[in-house]
Amino acid sequence: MSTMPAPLLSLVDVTRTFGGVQALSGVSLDVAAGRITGVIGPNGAGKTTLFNVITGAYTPTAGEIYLDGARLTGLKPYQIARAGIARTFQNIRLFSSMSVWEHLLVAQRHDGSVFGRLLPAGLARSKAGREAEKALVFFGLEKVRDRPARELPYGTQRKVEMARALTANPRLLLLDEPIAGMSHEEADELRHLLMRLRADGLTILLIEHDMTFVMNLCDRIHVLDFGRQIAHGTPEAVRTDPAVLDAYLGADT
Ligand SMILES: Nc1ncnc2c1ncn2[C@@H]1O[C@H](COP(=O)(O)OP(=O)(O)OP(=O)(O)O)[C@@H](O)[C@H]1O
Repeated sequence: MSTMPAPLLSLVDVTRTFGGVQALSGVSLDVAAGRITGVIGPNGAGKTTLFNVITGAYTPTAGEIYLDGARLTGLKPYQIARAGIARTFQNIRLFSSMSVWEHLLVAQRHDGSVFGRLLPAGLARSKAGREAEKALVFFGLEKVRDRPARELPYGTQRKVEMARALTANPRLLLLDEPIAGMSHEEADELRHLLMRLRADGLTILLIEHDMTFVMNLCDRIHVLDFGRQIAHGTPEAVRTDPAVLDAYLGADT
């Protein structure tokens, strides 16, 4: 893939400090539309902070973030979600007593839009039901549909989180360590599901520690170290980049 499509998401010179710590330091990157982009880096490199500034959980100390040319910087998390960015978390966030099916229904915007309010309740519900059904089938969760999500194996819980994020019909899906806790088989199955989502046009930005997974899936990879971007490019280019090899030497990842 030599030419990349126009960016859906752009970060321009984004910095985020916490007291004296530069969690992100002048990071500029583009996330191409319809592609899978990976973010890697040793522990504490700033990966989660990157997601947190994109979703509005943290405001950048400096710099700008754009989604399809529209400025996101300074918007509230719910506004950014509404603009079309959905995410999953490194630590699974599911509700203890809710079933898989309920998780998929509640994630959807019962939004304050005039049209939403004007729709008859049954119609609104059936649209949410259809989205939930699609996500359920796509992730192969039909059999556990009515089980409390927290009782399911870790790998399945991760799928529930991704299915939930997708019911919001995002333009950009952010995945924070999507295969953490998954078996090799589950990870490989997920890799294929993410490739199908890409083929369907979804744009994905993911953080992942598993190098084989990242290298086999991502179209482009950005490498952070101590809050700075030290390399970016194709998996092949990044794999052999001396700065990347240096950053990982002695790191525990
Ligand atoms: N809310 C916060 N308050 C203070 N410091 C923070 C906060 N969030 C992140 N940091 C600091 O910013 C730096 C980057 O952290 P971040 O969690 O983004 O790294 P990471 O690459 O996601 O690490 P890991 O792979 O371990 O999850 C770290 O030094 C961290 O301690």
